[in-house]
Amino acid sequence: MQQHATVLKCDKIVMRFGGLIAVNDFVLELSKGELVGLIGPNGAGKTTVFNMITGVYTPTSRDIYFLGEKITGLQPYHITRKGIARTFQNIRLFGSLPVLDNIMLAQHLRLKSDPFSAVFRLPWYVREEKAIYEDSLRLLDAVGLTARVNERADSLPYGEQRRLEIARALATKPQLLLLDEPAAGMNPQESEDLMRFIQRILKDFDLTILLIEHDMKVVMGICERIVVLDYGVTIAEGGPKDIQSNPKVIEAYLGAGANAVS
Ligand SMILES: Nc1ncnc2c1ncn2[C@@H]1O[C@H](COP(=O)(O)OP(=O)(O)OP(=O)(O)O)[C@@H](O)[C@H]1O
Repeated sequence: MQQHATVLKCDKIVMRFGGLIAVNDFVLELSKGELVGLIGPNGAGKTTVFNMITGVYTPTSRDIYFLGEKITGLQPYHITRKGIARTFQNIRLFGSLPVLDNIMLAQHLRLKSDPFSAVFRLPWYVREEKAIYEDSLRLLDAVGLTARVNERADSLPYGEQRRLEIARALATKPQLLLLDEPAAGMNPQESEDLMRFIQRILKDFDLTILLIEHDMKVVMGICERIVVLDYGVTIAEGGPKDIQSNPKVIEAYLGAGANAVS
């Protein structure tokens, strides 16, 4: 396959909800292997950007390109198949199902067999199922959850549920991973572990990652580049040091009554 240095390009995309411009002229280029942070006060438009990239919303104007191909207006499942996966602010696991099943269900998105083959358990379907089972076990091993395969997802400690959710996103074999506040609700030790985990999967799974996160220690600790949104507009972009000392960023956070960027 042709290699593209630019994995994602948002070309001045706009999202309006009635009279509200939630995201205005948003520009972003992600190169292969980058880990970029998207931050901003509450309501700045971060999740709306994720929703546009993943096809939940179609930008009101302009386009999004993934590996050089326009993906604006494609359905979310189609975008997932192309290689973009995400996690959500609130953990969305199948809590009553075992850890393994959560991963296997995500892998079924890639199944080639049709329902007829599944009902009659035709040989190619059985072969595909076996491959998915083995692949799922390998993935759980890679994220350190082998000991948990048969446990109910909702019985796992919080940090492990987050890791399982990320593993489930990885099961769709993405090239671009969007993480929406993965450190939310974590204690300092859990977020420390999460930082190492994100850095590891970036390399091990050959990913490009865009990260929304309110925990500044996490963002400043692992992102090489940070984009700051405020009221739907990009007010700053740069490395952690530049962002922390940028007057516009400090004002946006203090003005919103949040903690200073430190
Ligand atoms: N479906 C929608 N309909 C109308 N307004 C919306 C919709 N989705 C988002 N908005 C508005 O768009 C703006 C940006 O919201 P968004 O959720 O993207 O912000 P955010 O930066 O992710 O905030 P947070 O950090 O609180 O999650 C907000 O004013 C929000 O109320």
